[in-house]
Amino acid sequence: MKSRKCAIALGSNLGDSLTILKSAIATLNKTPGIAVKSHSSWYQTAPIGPPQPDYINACAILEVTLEPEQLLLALLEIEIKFNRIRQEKWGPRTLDLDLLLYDNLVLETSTLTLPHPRMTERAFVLVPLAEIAPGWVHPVTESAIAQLVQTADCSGVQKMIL
Ligand SMILES: Nc1ncnc2c1ncn2[C@@H]1O[C@H](COP(=O)(O)O)[C@@H](O)[C@H]1O
Ligand SMILES: Nc1nc2c(c(=O)[nH]1)N=C(COP(=O)(O)OP(=O)(O)O)CN2
Repeated sequence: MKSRKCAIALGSNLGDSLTILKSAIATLNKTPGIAVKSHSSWYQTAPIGPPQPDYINACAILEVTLEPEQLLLALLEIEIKFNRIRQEKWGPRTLDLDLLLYDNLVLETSTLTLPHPRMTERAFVLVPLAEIAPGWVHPVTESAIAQLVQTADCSGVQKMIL
């Protein structure tokens, strides 16, 4: 299969989040059909949803030779490997991997929506994504990520100094 460019979001707010996120990037890069081309800085972000600890969030650009559903399955398997347990909606988690963009594909199935339906309203996604892919045009809004981030409230998103 021809290789495709994708963007994913990573998040964690349970356990040793920074170590988990770095290991998840390494695991992604070792997964057949996935090459990690770049990742953003790490950001400490205020939680959206029920009261819970702050998150660490980041985004990564992948080159994949997997179909969208295969890629989603690979992401879900990596979440499980890092002990992701699904409890309350938007609750704390060791690892969340969301597929944001798969080339310029627009798709809605029972298991996968592309682009990710809530990415345009989330500063914890747009800020790291704008760092690594400012010119990527969101195929539904037809705005570049650099434009979308300007309309987001970024007050809860802080680049981590390590
Ligand atoms: N674009 C998507 N990325 C990740 N997961 C998606 C996407 N579109 C639909 N889904 C479904 O959502 C659940 C995962 O929920 P989370 O709470 O975000 O982990 C997954 O089972 C997908 O089928
Ligand atoms: N700061 C911050 N807040 C959050 C975060 C996150 O990563 N960072 N993820 C959430 C839930 O994401 P989930 O993937 O479960 O929900 P979705 O299906 O709406 O993406 C809920 N709130």
